[in-house]
Amino acid sequence: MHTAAPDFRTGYIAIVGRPNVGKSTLTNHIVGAKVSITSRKAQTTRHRIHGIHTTPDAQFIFVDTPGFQTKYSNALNRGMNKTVVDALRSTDVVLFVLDGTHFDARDRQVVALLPRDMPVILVLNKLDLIKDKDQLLPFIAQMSEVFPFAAVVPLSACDGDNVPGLLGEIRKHLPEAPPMFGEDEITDKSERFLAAEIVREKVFRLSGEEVPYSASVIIEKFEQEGEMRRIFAGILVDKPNQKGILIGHQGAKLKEIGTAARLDMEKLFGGKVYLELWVKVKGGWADSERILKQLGYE
Ligand SMILES: Nc1nc2c(ncn2[C@@H]2O[C@H](COP(=O)(O)OP(=O)(O)OP(=O)(O)O)[C@@H](O)[C@H]2O)c(=O)[nH]1
Repeated sequence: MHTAAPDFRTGYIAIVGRPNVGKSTLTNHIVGAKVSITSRKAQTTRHRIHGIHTTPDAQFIFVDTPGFQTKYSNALNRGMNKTVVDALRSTDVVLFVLDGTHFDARDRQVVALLPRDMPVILVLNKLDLIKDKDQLLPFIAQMSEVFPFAAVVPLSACDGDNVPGLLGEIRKHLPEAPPMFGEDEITDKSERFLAAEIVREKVFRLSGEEVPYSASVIIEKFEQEGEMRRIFAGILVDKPNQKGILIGHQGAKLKEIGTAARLDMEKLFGGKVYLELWVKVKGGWADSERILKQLGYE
């Protein structure tokens, strides 16, 4: 860890926005390809850390806000949204991302959840797709009527255009504090853990509202031979109908989940991955000590 400058700033940042506006692309651009980065220290805080970006004068800690759902508003998601709102409150800055100058009902639902007593920066992403840049100013004026944003930053997460401008804007709102994490702490979760997280993420992302957030993933076997990894993972669900949904017609859904997870793993681990998935209905999972152990609740 380097010696911190006297005006060094460190803080937590949450990124919110409806699906497809480019939240993942933006985070990945800033923090690199690493996902679900959690150190021992991070587990003692209330945040799940997605990635960390450290510069000579600041440390930006991006936290996960899983389940910021606007697509469905059933009771489960209302519960999730409350958790998310609480998580937002305990960060230092919130980034609210829009797809260029598009602002529709789904974006408005996210705005309704934004905390009003902390800095929220409006990010207008996909700047490269905005042909007529003249529409930016009137749009920004219009958005400032919708919410008291601390700043508005147009950028392109894809090519990185004006991402440094965003970091400068975020830094203004971070508290003066030495870095919390050293570079060496950034990936102290095992590949086994990361593999389970990736499968879990694909299950949520690709299976829709029928499979609730209680689905969990266990890695039965993780073998490595040179650069090749062989991973056998089980997805545990509550009900038989959820098992059916996850498997899909002739196994199509499970295949889709497996392919998406495998591609992410290959990118993250930097080598070929053979991934085998199976789905199992939990038999009242609290009664199985073995399962609890594998889930890490020892
Ligand atoms: N042209 C352009 N496309 C972008 C930009 N940023 C993201 N995209 C594309 O927009 C799509 C959605 O990006 P994601 O980063 O997956 O969006 P997201 O908000 O994380 O979506 P969810 O994870 O579903 O909530 C992808 O196809 C990206 O390649 C950008 O700056 N310019």
